[in-house]
Amino acid sequence: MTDLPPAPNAPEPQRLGDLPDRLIKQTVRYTDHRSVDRDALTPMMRHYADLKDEYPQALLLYRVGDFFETFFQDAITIAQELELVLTSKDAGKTVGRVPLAGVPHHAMERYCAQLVERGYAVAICDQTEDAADAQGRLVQRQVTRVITPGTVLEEGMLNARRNNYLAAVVIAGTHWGLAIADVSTGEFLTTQASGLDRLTQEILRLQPSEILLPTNAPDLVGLLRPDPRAGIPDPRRAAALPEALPPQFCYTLRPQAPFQAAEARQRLLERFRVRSLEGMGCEHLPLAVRAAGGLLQYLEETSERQLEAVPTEANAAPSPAPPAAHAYPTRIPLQPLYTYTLSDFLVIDHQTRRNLEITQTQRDGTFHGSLLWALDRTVTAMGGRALRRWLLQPLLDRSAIQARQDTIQELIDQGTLRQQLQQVLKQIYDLERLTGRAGSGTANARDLVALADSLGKLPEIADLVAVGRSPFLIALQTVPPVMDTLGQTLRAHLVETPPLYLTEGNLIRPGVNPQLDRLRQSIEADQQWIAELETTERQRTGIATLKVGYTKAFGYYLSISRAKASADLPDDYIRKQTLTNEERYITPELKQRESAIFLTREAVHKLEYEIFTALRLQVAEQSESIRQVAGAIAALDALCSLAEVAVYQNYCRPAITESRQIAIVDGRHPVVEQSLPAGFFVPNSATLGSGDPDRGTGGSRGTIAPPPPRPPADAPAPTPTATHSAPDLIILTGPNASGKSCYLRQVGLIQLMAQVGSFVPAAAATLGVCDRIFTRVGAVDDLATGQSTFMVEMNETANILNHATPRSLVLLDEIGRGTATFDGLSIAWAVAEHLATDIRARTIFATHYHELNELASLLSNVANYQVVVKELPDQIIFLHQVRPGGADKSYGIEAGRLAGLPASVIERARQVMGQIERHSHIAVGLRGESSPAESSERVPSKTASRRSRLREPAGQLNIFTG
Ligand SMILES: Nc1ncnc2c1ncn2[C@@H]1O[C@H](COP(=O)(O)OP(=O)(O)OP(=O)(O)O)[C@@H](O)[C@H]1O
Repeated sequence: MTDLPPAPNAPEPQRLGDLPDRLIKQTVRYTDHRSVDRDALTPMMRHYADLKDEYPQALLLYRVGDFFETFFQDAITIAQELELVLTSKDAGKTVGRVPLAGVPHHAMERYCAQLVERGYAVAICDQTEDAADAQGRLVQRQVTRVITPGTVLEEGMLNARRNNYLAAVVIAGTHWGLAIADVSTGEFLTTQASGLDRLTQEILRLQPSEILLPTNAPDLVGLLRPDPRAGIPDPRRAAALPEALPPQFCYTLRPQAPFQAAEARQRLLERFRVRSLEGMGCEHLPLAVRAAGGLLQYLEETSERQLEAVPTEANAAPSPAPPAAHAYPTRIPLQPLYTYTLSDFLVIDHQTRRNLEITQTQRDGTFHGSLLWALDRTVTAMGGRALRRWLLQPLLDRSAIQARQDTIQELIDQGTLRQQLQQVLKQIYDLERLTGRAGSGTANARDLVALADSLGKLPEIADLVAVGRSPFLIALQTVPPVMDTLGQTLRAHLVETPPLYLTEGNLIRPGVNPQLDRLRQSIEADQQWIAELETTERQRTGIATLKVGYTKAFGYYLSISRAKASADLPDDYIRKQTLTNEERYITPELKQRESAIFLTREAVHKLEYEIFTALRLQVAEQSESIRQVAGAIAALDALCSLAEVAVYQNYCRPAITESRQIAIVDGRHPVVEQSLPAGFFVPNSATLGSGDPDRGTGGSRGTIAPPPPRPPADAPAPTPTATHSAPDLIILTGPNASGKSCYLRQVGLIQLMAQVGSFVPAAAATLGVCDRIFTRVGAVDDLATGQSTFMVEMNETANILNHATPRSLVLLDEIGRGTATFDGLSIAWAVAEHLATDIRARTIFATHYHELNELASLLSNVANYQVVVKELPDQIIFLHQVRPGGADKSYGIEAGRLAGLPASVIERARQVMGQIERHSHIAVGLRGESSPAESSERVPSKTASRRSRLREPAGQLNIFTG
């Protein structure tokens, strides 16, 4: 918005909130602080404008009385974003009114949280002295905190059950480094890899709230907010961001220097006081070091307290609002940098994470209905975050998977132990974030009491797990002595329920500090003297109605009714105030006692604050040990949760092998099962892949193994055994809504859960460790990139074919539907063939192209399955049972009839289908009715060559005749 010439006789608006821009322009002259003559501004507005110059990338919230106000362009932004009334304020005689929007100071955190969530940085400028002390001059104010999406520490702005990551990226050609930190828990990780696609996937997995990116363009330094409206790519973003960086995140462009190798390395060495980065595992990973160094510099520059810049809680006025709530932390308590490797984990790309609905549903993005929803019975925030991380990053290492399984098994076998543990865990607060706040100097006394209470629970946990045999339980059997001591110290020092603010006393118990006790006794003595004053003065004056009163403005006084006031009063009575019915007096001694109380109280508050900060420092010094305990508690909680679900949902412990075998007996979809009434879900088995780790079955023709028959309900759980004849690729057909997608997803989810270490919804399962899970499920147009449904589908398919290995699990739900039937079928055929023969990935391919069933007769490692239905004269009953064999019939027209298409249309559709079936070369070819003369040149050459390798002379396949 540009500034306008003065509008003569512009009406003065009361509210501009609902008015369009045009009207705003008529009533305010300036909407941009940069274009106003600073000398013409009122002193406060000048201060605001100067500060705004210092924080151009942030919305500046400026404390005025009980409000945080914004002016100029920021006022318009926050009015729009927060749906606030936009009004105006006089900014100087010749300047006139400028836009104003404000929020009450007590609601600031809530509004701030909304702004930060939408990708804004917010600078909070608070009053640093009591307005009364200013005596006519401008009240002192300073920016006490700049909050960006990735540097939030404030409890109320964080989601307790997920990490809040700040990331930094350095790209060099196709190589990249990525560092991440959660400043609220202190986690600090870095990695380096090649392949920009993997960078995109890693960012999508982490979902950072803010990503730092070094840039050479000085004018671009700043914050790029994600555009929630998407669809219309922002050219500024497009120019600044490399293609590998997904646009839906918030990016902060940074100068290059801190990301240079030497500077970054030096900064890390200094921060962690080490001589080499060897111990952190990244000495030889320059890009990982550059990313981590650049991230650290950003935190140091923007989020850590500049010593001279900001008042501390101690010297700041306690009112009107405690500055501690929004003051810079002294130091972000980062844990030592940890280097991780992408290849340690099962790769689940973003598409698959969405399709399998791991943390949110695909349709409306809700938690309810996701896998995490179905499995999360954690009782602590730390456990909730851990479980979420586990689901997003399943393991590859068999022994690590089995270690989790062993603990779950123990917690299942010992149900009482599990329940007792959960009861104690419930009483443990968020140790990770409490420690984070203590380390950053932003924890209040309630935080430390919560920490002490939580540490006090550790011995109970240790007692309970004393019988444990698995590594996770053994880790908690001894409470580190420092934790014990720290808990006791905190409890001994802090009162049970301290106030929220740190500068108003009542934090420290009596008996802790002799000086504090003396000061308190002196206050008590003075207060006692005042309490007795009424009696002594009544005796002295003989006025039985004399009272002692107190007001904030006058302090203590002696009150005598007007009628009695005329009587002879002692000489030391000094009249202070006359009211209608009473006279108020003070005496020199009363005033002396009063000021003694005030002064001593101030000293008490200061001393209490000092004792408190010393305690907080002690906690910060132990943050590393506390975090280790917190990690163990989080893991225990997550494992209890998985054990709990396993018990109540009747899951089994899968055998994890190094083979390629996937053998699931009576598997269920963990989410759909929980959404249906008990017993309604129809279990289905699945068998895929050979037991041989190095060899697929694609080279030889074998018998196709049907899924094992369902055992009777009371039969012992069967143990699936390795079979060398299981197909690599299953073509799954069946009518609409019969359960194909559900089956596909349940196989993927069972594999994923198994690699998390969880038990799985099945009667029995043997699962070889997968390297990647791919899914392709019905796409929608990607408006943001202007891609059609078909192009999205082809891109996803290309990604799968380019990256899948024999150890991957590929789940394809329809391919080729977004184009002409022949094109679609041809592509679907070729893709299935490529997966089965060239890649030999374990694949389930759900399709409505029944023609694909022919593949099974050509390739020995392909099998047909169908989801069966029962046909009655006027309806279809969905049995949801997966059985061997291809569906010989499609039910699309029947589905249309059930959906209410007019009878004439249904009848016509049947006629058309009959004609197509009679004349289509595809149908004719698949029925093997083509003439020998046509055959030889019509066989797709690849299939022909495969056939010569894979099988004896086969029926002709003429799907490519026009
Ligand atoms: N094994 C099952 N037991 C009970 N209900 C099931 C089962 N499988 C699927 N369903 C139910 O059937 C509904 C349809 O299933 P699904 O979406 O998997 O069908 P589909 O065959 O993939 O359909 P379409 O071909 O139209 O995509 C699901 O929402 C679920 O409620």
